[in-house]
Amino acid sequence: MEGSSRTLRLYNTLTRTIEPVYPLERNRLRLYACGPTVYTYAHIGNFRSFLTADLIVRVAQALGWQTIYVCNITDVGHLTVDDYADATGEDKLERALRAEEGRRFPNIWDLARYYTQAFLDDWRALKLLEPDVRPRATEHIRQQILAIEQLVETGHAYETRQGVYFHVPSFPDYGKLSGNRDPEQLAQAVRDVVKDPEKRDPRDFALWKKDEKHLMQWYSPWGWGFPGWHIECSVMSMEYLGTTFDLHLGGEDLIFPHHECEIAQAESLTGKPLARYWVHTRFLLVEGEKMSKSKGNFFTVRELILPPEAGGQGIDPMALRYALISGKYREPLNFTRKHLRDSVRIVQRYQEAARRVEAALQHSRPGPDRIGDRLSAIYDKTLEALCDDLNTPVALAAALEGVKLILGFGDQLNRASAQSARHWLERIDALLGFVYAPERPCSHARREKDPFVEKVERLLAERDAARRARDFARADAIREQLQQMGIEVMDTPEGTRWRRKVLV
Ligand SMILES: Nc1ncnc2c1ncn2[C@@H]1O[C@H](COP(=O)(O)OP(=O)(O)OP(=O)(O)O)[C@@H](O)[C@H]1O
Ligand SMILES: [Zn+2]
Repeated sequence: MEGSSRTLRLYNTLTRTIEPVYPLERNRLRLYACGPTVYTYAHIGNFRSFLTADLIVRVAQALGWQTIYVCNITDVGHLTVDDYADATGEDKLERALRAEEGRRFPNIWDLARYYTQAFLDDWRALKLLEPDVRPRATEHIRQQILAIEQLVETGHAYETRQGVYFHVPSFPDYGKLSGNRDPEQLAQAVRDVVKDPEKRDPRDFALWKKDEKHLMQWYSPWGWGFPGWHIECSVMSMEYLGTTFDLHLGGEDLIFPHHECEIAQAESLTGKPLARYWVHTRFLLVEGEKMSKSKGNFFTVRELILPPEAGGQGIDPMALRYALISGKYREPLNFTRKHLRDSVRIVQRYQEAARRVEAALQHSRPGPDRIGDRLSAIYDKTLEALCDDLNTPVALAAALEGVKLILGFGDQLNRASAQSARHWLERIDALLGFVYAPERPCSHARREKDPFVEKVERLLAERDAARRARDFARADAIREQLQQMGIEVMDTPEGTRWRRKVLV
């Protein structure tokens, strides 16, 4: 088993220290990442958080562990003011539906379905690994109701005319994750927003909201209504991973209230710790501010990666992936155009190395492997950096040395060295995920082949034909057309190559 003597070390928000991760079950890591609320397109900040989970799964697999990875879809609209434990405000899905004014979606279910699919498209485009389970909140309402009933029966929750609340004083450990322990402060956090005078404690948060007008509603022992946001994750994580599992992940804004409330509910139900390690990704920032759907200062994956003719910026999705993992997950990352441009260039070097390796394998030049040992040491260094609390800057710098080594051979790679180089590129790709384009690239148009790529390939074939017929005016015109589409054409001894130009 490769590298099994290594230990993955991660910062645990619960203990506020970097700890070695020992899975509860030997060599099998069970993890849950809080998924998106599907009321609009996810932005690249959201994906920064999902990429942390993705890298952890990849590292775990490189260590020879099995993984059971769950990432949910929040398709019940939770409320707009969710910085508070007991959220209020407008339902995010309902607000999005109203804003559409019936142009695209006839009802709230269609809206949630559409953005769920859009999210999955983006996920695949950035080559995130598929979770083993992707539970949807709307498909687990019964389990949520049962959990709430049990909390009421055991005195951890109570009903009012407006809903059912978790009673915070019934769980003395409330605050252990976020450090928010001071009751005065916690009360302050909800004072302005809570409208239910029957709540027993200002810190109490909703498990069920009674609402006969809510567009998504279910029948419960407390009448028509819908569940609170926090209960869905407690219930779905335990359903698929057991009452105690290894890692629970999310962005830093989820520490409080979401994860704090998840712990209170789950641990009151089972008397056991919910997750052993809590891992939080710091924000992706734009001009120093959190990139956020609600602030509107965001980039979606699709607007960056779609071709210019479809209104996008034509960025290679693998370069976007690179940009998003290039900062340490535990430090805020400022997203800039320069940063993206640099990532495009680096990923192009990987792609160039992969092309040269494939060309060398065609030529079968004889000779001993002159590169394998050095690449293997570089792989170990890369994995070691990732094991060190996902130190991606160090890991990426190490891996780049390997690319330089391959490129340094120019056209002189012999077959044995090329085989080692290909093996290395594949292992680095398994670890970091940006070397090769996804096998099933997402077209965002529900087709297997990206229509833009199809068009580029057709034009290149026409250009080749024109050149063969010595119709250089036509060949130049096609090159010009490709250029306007953001495509750079390179004529090399191995044939015509193309790449997307950076348009930012
Ligand atoms: N700027 C960001 N950088 C990193 N992670 C983020 C960022 N914004 C949200 N996240 C994380 O993305 C995941 C999905 O979040 P969700 O869909 O609930 O977004 P949100 O927080 O509702 O949207 P908003 O961006 O308006 O705050 C969560 O783990 C959340 O913490
Ligand atoms: Zn969650």
